[in-house]
Amino acid sequence: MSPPRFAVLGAGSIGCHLGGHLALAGYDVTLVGRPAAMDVLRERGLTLSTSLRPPVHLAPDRLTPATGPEAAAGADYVLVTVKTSGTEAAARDLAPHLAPGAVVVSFQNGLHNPATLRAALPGRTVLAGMVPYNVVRSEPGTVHQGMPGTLMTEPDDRLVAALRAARLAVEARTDMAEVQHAKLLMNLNNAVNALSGLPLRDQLGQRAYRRCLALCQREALAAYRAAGVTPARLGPTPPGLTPYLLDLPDAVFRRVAATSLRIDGQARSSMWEDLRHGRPTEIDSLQGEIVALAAAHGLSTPVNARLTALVHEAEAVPRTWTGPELYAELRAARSAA
Ligand SMILES: NC(=O)C1=CN([C@@H]2O[C@H](COP(=O)(O)OP(=O)(O)OC[C@H]3O[C@@H](n4cnc5c(N)ncnc54)[C@H](OP(=O)(O)O)[C@@H]3O)[C@@H](O)[C@H]2O)C=CC1
Ligand SMILES: CC(C)(CO)C(=O)C(=O)O
Repeated sequence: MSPPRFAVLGAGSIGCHLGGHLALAGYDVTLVGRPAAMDVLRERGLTLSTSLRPPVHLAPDRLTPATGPEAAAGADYVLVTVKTSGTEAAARDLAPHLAPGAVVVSFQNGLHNPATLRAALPGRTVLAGMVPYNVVRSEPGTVHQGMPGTLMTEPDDRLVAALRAARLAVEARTDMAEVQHAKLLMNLNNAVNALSGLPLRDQLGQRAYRRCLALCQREALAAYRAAGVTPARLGPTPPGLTPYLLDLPDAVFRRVAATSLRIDGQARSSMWEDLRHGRPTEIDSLQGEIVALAAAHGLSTPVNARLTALVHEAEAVPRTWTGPELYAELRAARSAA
C-alpha cells in the first residue's frame, strides 16, 4: 500500500507541529492555513523546535502550503487543528472536497469537535484525537513543543504507524470520550495561565494560581460525577486527586509533581497565545462546558463561571492577574454563590 497522504486543516501551532513532523518523515502533507501564515512558510520554511532535541528546519521546498479547503482533496487523512469556533465552518468548506474513504481526525481541545465534524460530514469516518502537550509559535515560521507527551487517537493502524514514523509518540485508545474529559480538566488551567500572563512553568510554580485551578477542577469533578463521567487517568495522579496535589505548598508540590512538570520556560497555554494576538479564546468550550454540564445536573459552578467572564473581559480589555488576586476573586465568587 502506498504511504498515506495528509492534509492539515488549520495550520497554526498544532497543525504545523503535526504536519511538519509528517513532512519531515517524507509524507506528502498539505498545510491549509491563513494566507499570511502560509506566506511565512513559503518564505522561511518551518522550524520544529523543542528542548528535548536540537531543532530541525524544513526548507520552503519541502512544504506544501495552501489556503483553501480544496487543497485537501487528495488526502487520505485530514487532520483538523482549527480552534473549536472554526470547526463547523471548516467541516462545511471541506465536505465537497474530501476524497472517497478519507479519514478526518480532530486533534483539538474540548469535548464536541469530533461530533461537530461527524454532523457536518455525514457518512465520513471521523476520529477523535488528543494532543497532551503545549506547542507555541515562538517566532514566525517556528513552532516550539514545550513539554513531552504522547498523542492519543481512536484506533487506526495506518495513522498510528505514520505518526510513529514521524517520531511522534502516539497511543491508540478506545476510550477517547474519557480521555477528552481528562484533557478538559487540564485545559481548565488555560484560563488561569492566560490571565497570569506567565509561562506555564512559572504560573504552575505558584500555589495561588494552582489553587485557582484546583477550585475549577473540583467543580468539574462534581459535574462529571453527577453526569456519570469517569475521566481517564492520563498521568501518575488519578484525576480525582489532582486538586489535592495542586493545593500543596510550592516546595512539596515541586517534589511530588517533578515528573509531570517537565515543562520548559517557553511553554504557554494556547489561550495565552489567543489573548496575546487579540483573538477570541476557546473559553466557552472549556470552562463553559463545565458550567453547562453542571447546570444540566442542577449544580452551580461559580468559579468556572467567573473565570469565563474574566477571560471574556480580557478579550475586550487586556489585563493580567497575580495569583493572590485571582484566587481571592474566585473565592469571592464561590462565597457569593
Ligand atoms: N497550542 C497548543 O499547545 C495546544 C492546542 N490544542 C488545541 O488544538 C487546536 C488548535 O490550536 P492551535 O494550534 O493552538 O491554534 P492556532 O490558532 O495556532 O491554529 C489554528 C489556525 O487555523 C487557522 N484556521 C481557522 N480556520 C481555518 C480554515 N477554515 N482554513 C484555514 N485555516 C484556518 C487559524 O486562523 P485564524 O486564527 O485566522 O482563525 C489559525 O491560524 C485547538 O482546539 C487547541 O485548543 C491542543 C493541545 C495543545
Ligand atoms: C497542553 C495544554 C494543556 C497546555 O496548556 C493545552 O492543551 C493548551 O495549551 O491548549
